[in-house]
Amino acid sequence: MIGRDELHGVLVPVVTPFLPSGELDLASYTRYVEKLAEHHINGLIINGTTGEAPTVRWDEVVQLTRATQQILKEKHRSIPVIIGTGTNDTLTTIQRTEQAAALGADAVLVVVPYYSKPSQEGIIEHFRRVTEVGVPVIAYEIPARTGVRLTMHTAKTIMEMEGVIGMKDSSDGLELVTELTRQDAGAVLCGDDLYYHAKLSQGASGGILASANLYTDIFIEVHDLVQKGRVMEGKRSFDRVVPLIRKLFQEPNPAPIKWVLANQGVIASDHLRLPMTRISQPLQKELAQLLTGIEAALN
Ligand SMILES: O=C(O)C1=N[C@H](C(=O)O)C[C@H](O)C1
Repeated sequence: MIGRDELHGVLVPVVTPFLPSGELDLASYTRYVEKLAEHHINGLIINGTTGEAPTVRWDEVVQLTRATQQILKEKHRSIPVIIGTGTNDTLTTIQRTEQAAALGADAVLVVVPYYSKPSQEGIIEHFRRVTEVGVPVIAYEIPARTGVRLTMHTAKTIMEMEGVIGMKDSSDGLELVTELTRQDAGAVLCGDDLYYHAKLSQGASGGILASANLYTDIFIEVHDLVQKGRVMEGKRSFDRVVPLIRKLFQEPNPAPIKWVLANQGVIASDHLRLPMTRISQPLQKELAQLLTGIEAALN
């Protein structure tokens, strides 16, 4: 299990590869995670938004976790394994968190309960109950997806809970990270890829970034430069991937990332489970051109 001090750097939310039939593709997953584990990343997130949590069954989460642990063991890599257990039902979230603990998760990622638009007290109580399981919790604020926004008081209250080691901040702005880090409330990880450099500059200790599935070392370099106070160099480095990030979020995540990974032969297929669909032909063309340009600039 990990603590607040270990929540920094680049944590990669993994995709869940499927065969064209829709079945889990563990062979692709193994190839893909073996490749990711070669980078100096500080965590792998299973069953996040990028992992298509809404359509992945829990027994599949178990298979993905065991496969990940096996790969890391074989490669002698001790990268924290974090499992997304958050749902919009407190009891289900507790049960999944207990199961994640039994699986040996180093921490769990718990999204603010979505869709039902609970009160701030309800959200606080949701997190309080989940922390009672005893596995470290990373709270996940993503108002554009949940339909509810944490007040600063709620965010601070959650961060102060024993058992909460940090927050993934996917809010569309700098207010949350600025205020939480100013008040030394704990580790804040950027979860909104375009804001990565800005949030690091405002005190975030790292990021959980779908786009770090590609050019992982650039995202690591940006983090390291900002941590060393070389903020403008960090920005220049980050600028190289900004056009790519824009394209990766032009259509719903993780469809564009899956297309790139399939196109590069890392995974066998860009299949997504409905209601998610593969990216449009125009975006495929734009991404292919952009990646060729980035490769040329980097070589
Ligand atoms: O899966 C994740 O974790 C992420 N999800 C966000 C989203 O899809 O909204 C984006 C972020 O890069 C990581």
